[in-house]
Amino acid sequence: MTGTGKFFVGGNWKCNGTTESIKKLVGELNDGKFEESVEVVVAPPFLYIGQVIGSLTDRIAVSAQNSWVGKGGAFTGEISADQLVDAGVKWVIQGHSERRHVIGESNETIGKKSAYALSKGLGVIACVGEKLEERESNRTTDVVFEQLQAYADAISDWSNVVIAYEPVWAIGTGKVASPEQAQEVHAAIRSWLGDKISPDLASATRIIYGGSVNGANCAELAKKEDIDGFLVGGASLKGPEFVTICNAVISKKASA
Ligand SMILES: O=C(CO)COP(=O)(O)O
Repeated sequence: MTGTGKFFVGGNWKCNGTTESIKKLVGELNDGKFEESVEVVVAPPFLYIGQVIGSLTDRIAVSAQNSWVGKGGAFTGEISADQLVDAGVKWVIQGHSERRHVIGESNETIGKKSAYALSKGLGVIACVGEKLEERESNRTTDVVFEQLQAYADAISDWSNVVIAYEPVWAIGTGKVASPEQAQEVHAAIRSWLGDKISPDLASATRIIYGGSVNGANCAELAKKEDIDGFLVGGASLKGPEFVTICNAVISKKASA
């Protein structure tokens, strides 16, 4: 089954870039020829969001990589969802594995952050994914379902949520999940949504894959029926390659 919205591709720039390199990347994206049937989002570091919004084509929406758990105030170093909305940001990534496993964010915090961002009108790219040892001990779906449950405990309206399945062992390693491995987990996520939330939501929600996606492997992944797009790290820093990945929607349509 396929999420009924448009194919969705996000570029997560992580903690990369300078004023100059971002100017070049935005120029490449502005020159890109994107298929009509793909929704494109990029997530620059906070510091460069103003630069990107001021120079990027309206064809591409801007996402943040994180946001604070509630309203702003005395929270040194944080950025609130309200401020993101004020700056023209449309999306926010939550629960990325680097925030879970490097920064130490809990399932509960991630759920709260997501709910608050949604309440302010942001779309949420809700990340889930297992570590290598969890996969090797056959706990992939246990871990992913636990992460999904934490979102479900906090979120009541899922209409603005895209789920990103990003196996930790595939992130930044060059070791992409095979299309079959990704499809298997995407189908499990969709059936979890059907059982726990609603069948309508299961068919409407876009479930995107992230982890070493590049211009060479995107077409085969896109053909899988439950893969509704991608969340791209390293390859999103190269404009022409990112455009190729967005246009993998052509392979999806050809295989449908
Ligand atoms: O973490 C990712 C996107 O959020 C994936 O990163 P890479 O594409 O660099 O593996």
